[in-house]
Amino acid sequence: MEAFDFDRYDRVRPIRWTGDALELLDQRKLPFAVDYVHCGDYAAVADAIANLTVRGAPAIGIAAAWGAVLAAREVEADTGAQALERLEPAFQRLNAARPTAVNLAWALARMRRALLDAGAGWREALLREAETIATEDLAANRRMGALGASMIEPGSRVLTHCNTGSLATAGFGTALGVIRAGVAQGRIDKVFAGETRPWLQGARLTVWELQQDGILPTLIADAAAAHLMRTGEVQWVIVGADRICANGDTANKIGTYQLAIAARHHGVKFMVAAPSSTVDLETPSGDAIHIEEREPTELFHIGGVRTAAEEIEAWNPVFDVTPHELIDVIVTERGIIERPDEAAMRAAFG
Ligand SMILES: CSC[C@@H](O)[C@@H](O)C(=O)COP(=O)(O)O
Repeated sequence: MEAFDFDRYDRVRPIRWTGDALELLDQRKLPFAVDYVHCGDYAAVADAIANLTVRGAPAIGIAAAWGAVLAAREVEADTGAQALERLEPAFQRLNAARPTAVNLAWALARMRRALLDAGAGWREALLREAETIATEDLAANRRMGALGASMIEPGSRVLTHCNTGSLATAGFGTALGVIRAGVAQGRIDKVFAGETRPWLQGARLTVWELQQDGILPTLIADAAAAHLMRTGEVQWVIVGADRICANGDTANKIGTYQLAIAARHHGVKFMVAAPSSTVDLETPSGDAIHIEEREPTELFHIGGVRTAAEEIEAWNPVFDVTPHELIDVIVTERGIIERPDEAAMRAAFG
C-alpha cells in the first residue's frame, strides 16, 4: 500500500468547511447534479443530515461536529463547561437527526469532551476537534482499506451494498476503501454494486463514485444478489456499518442481512469494514439497536415518478441487523477480527 496513489483513487469530498460555513455535496441530486448545499447554522446541518443531503455513518458524524462549531457562534460563554450547558439544545437537535448510526452520537460526545477539557479557548478547541475527527476518519479508512484488501485473494469478484465510499466518509471510504485498495492491488477483478432500494445509494452514488476513479462497476438489482452468488460470480460481499454492537452484530443499510444469509448459504465470504467510531460496546446486541424507519412515501416513487398505486400503505425500515454469526470478518483501522463475537470484540475494543 506504500505506493498507493490516494489522490488518483479518491477525489470526491462530500463535506467542505469554508472557514465560516459548511458546504455539503447534495447527495439527493447525484449523479445528475454536483451541487453543494450551504449550511450557515447548525439547524441547517441538522436538517441536511435528516433529509440525506449528507449521509453515511462517518459523514453524518463529521457533519454534526461542524454543526456544533456553527452552533457555538450562537452562544457566549467564559468556559467550555458553560458553553456546553448553553449548547445542549443544539447538541440534542443534531443528535436526533438520525438514530441508527452511532457515529453521530460518537462525534458529538467527542465535541462535548473537547468543550469540557477547554477553558476560555473553547471555540478554538471545538474547531480543532471537528478537524481532527475528519482527519482521523480519512486515515482510518486508508488503513482499513489496506487491511481489508489483504484478506482478498487475487482475481476475486465482489459485491457491495449501499454507498460506503468517499461520499459516506471524510474520504476513501470503508467497504469501498477496501474495494479501491483491492482493485489497485489487482486482488479485485470485478465489482458488483446492488442498487439499494429505495433511496438507490448503490445505483446513484456508488456507481458514480467508482466511475470517477476509472473503476467500472456492474450494477445489479438488489433482488439479483442471491442468483449472482449461486452462479459463482462473487467470492466476497463487502459492506460498511452504521453500528457494530458488543457481540459483533452489525446494523447496516436495509438488505445487508439478506445478503449475509445468501452469502453463508453459497459459501461466499462476508466482510464488514468500518472505523472504530462505528463500534458501540454500550449496545450489547443487535436487538437493542434503534432501526430508523423513514417516510413510506420513499417507496412510492422512483426519481419523482410514482410507481405504486395511490392510497396504499408501505413500511420503510432503512437499516437491518446482521447477526455476528453470519459475518466472517470485521475490519477496522485497529485490525482484523475474524469470526467476531463478544470475546473478540471486547479483546479488540474493550
Ligand atoms: C461508510 S458508510 C456505512 C453505512 O453508513 C452505509 O452502509 C449505510 O448504511 C448508509 O446509510 P444511509 O441511509 O445512506 O446513511
